Amino acid sequence: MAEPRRGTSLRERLRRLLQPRRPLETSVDRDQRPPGAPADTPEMEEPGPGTTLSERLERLHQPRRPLEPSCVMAVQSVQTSSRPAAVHIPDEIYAIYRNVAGVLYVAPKVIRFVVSKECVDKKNDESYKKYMERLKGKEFSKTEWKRHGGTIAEDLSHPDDLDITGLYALLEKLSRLHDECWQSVKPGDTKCPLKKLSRKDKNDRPRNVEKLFDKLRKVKNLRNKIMHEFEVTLNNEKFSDLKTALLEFIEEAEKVYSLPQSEVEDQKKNLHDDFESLQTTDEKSIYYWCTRLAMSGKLAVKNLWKTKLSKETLPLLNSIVQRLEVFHALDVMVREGPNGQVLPYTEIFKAPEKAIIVSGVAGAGKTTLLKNIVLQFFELQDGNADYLRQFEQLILFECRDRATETLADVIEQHFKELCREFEGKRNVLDALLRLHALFIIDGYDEVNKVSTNVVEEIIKKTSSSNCRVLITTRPHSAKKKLEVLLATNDVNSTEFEIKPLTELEEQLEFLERYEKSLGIKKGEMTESFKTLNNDVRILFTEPINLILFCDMHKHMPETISSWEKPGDVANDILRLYKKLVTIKLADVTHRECEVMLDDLFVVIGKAALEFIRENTVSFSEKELLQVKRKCIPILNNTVECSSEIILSVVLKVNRPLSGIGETTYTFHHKSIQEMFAAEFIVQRLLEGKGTLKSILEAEPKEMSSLREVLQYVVQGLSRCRPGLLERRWPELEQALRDAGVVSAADWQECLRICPDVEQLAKPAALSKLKEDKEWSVRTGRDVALVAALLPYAQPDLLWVKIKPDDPSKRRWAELVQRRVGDVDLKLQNPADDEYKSNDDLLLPMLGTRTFECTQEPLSACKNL
Ligand SMILES: Nc1ncnc2c1ncn2[C@@H]1O[C@H](COP(=O)(O)OP(=O)(O)OP(=O)(O)O)[C@@H](O)[C@H]1O
Repeated sequence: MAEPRRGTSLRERLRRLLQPRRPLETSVDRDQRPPGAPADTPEMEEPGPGTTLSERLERLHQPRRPLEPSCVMAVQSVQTSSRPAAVHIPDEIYAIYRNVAGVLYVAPKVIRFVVSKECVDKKNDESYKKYMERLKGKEFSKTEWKRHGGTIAEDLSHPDDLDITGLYALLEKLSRLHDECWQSVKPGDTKCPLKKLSRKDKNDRPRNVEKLFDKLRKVKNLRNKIMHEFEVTLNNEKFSDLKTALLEFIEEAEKVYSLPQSEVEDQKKNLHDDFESLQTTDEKSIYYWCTRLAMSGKLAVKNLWKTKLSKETLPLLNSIVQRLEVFHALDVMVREGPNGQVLPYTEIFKAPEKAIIVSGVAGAGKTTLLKNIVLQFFELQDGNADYLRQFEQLILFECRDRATETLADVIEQHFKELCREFEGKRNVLDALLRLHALFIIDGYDEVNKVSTNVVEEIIKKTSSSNCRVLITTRPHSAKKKLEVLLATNDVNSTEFEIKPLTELEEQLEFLERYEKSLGIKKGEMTESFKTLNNDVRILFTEPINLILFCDMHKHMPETISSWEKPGDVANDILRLYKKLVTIKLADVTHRECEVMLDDLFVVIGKAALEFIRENTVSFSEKELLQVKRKCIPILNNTVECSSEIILSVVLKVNRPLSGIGETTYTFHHKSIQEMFAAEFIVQRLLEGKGTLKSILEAEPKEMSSLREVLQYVVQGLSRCRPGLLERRWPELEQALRDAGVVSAADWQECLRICPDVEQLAKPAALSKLKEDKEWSVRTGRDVALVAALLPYAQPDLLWVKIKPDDPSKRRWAELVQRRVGDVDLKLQNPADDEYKSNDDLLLPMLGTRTFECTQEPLSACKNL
């Protein structure tokens, strides 16, 4: 096969590539063509505008029928060191293969050789961590290792699985440590633990590794360009550039480590042989599959997810929005440390750990964040998602999935075409593990019997690879299980929590996007939101609630002004569902349907509860049928209509994209399913039938799934029958504890959802005091929380640093009245109103003598 002509423009080469090819055309066929004659039809399709090079190459690969196993075998068996056997592979693919195998296979081999020279003092079976500890003369704590070891696993003792990036980091750490080691030894001191590694270079001068790293950086930069910029991936010249860079690296290593000439020559010869062996593609080689992935994998995944994720149908609005248009860039908090540093979500991958956990309460926006990351990954060329540039491939798996049984199935869903080939699934997975792939696992709290195996497989298989894992979960018991799973596979992780949208401006900004996207008159919905009292507004700190606000604004705008407490809102959400079902029923009957609706909601709520108990959020056709059956008698006695009508309002249909496989059903959101389940329990408690245990019918291990449901139950009872809540509290408290509500943070989360429930405030206050004797208040939400806790516990110190307009005045007055002891108050006045009087905040403090008050920018508060 002819080498691509130098100077041929990329466009021309593409033209050549895009020509329809005859299957298994031989080089002889091609060689017999008159010089300059076009390969096939002279008329060539212009690449469409906006098509990327990889897309065009993918198209090139598309018409190729999947190779039958026998065909692959045939190709392999005739393949020798000369090229004709693999004749159907165009030049560009050879170029990609050589470049990819060069950076994934040859270069790491050379760098490993140099690392071994730097590590001559390390015992063979000693882990790098132990070795570094030995040199340092002390053990590293987990956090210290994070700083020193970065991505290097604690028990790693051989760098065989590390790629260029990992090897670069390792060599850098080791050489720095060795320098420190030498520097810490005073002249004449014989205690240096480095016995074999010489500080002197070939010229007997103190070694200088700067040049060595310059050469290595050249190799690393080439790797990054080859793996990320498709034009570079198929550039033939990069292959020889890589060889030159590696030769220079070996030569520099010769100087630094005083290597004997023979060893250097051997290395150079090995390098030369390896590059020679790559002159022919080996379809059996894993690098061939890496090539295939580099060529077409990304596009296949893009096509899969773009269709599925780029639009979102909103729960009750029946409107479709473009996901990227309405996306509100959330912030996250690093879980570690007392006050959790706040970062934009795009910084999560700066953490060195392999696994990144993103946690957040129900509806905090975890799934949406992931979906946006997936979409952004494919829009990289716009330069708006540079934080994803480090990844070459992306796999998404949803833990709610009950049909996908193995990781190989997940791979097949992503790379259908490639997996059709002989041993495709296995080869693609092996190839992925060699690349920098990002495995995204959504909703670990929703993991079920089937998906748990897939997740375990992902964690196990990626643990010693160059891939990273991003996992979302609600922040409770499931998270502990996840941490155990990661620890047992020696995968280090870090957690980020989605920061709630506590500020009014953030909430308005969020709503404005939806206002625009839904075609609502500018300012109409946001103005309505501004009328909420601060007490109710603190409920809207999670995106799901803001979305439900949009629902309310559309269907029941009149009710918004009647909300006084957060509990009023949840009640109205269920009322809204009933209203929408009633509208649907009005098409088929004129009869009064209030009672019938209640009965139907009991059936649906019971089903919702049963599914949640088993951690099921998507139901099969068969499971739905069982629910329908229970609805039919209720409907038949009253109206001639199908249960379909009701369920179509309450449930969302998820049809498989491919058209193959089962259709599944879900509630519009897991939180809504939980509200339905809670309503069922509340109704049962109101009827006074049975103990809470008998209503829940949950096995101890199922209780953790019911946590949020129980919170809604408490909220519901406190709203409609506080006396009954009081009587049933011991049962409810026990159930909450069984569901894993134990820490102060757990109780506080309950209290956020049910702010006026005194029963919750007591355990929340006591557990908080036990954990911390100094409390801080930073947001309006914190003011409400601490006001609720103070009757039951008083901290030694109470720090308050708030924006004056943030807290609800009622909650602030409660906090002031209930505090026994000092309060250190800092008011952060807005920049444009430094001398804001803040009378409404200061007034309740009159007469209290324990307030230390300053305003920022600094000016004394009024004399209290
Ligand atoms: N960053 C965001 N920008 C715009 N809309 C968002 C954002 N985050 C969430 N939403 C909206 O809120 C809804 C709920 O969010 P999402 O399902 O992502 O929450 P979650 O944390 O995954 O919830 P759960 O734990 O209950 O599964 C989404 O369907 C979406 O409409």
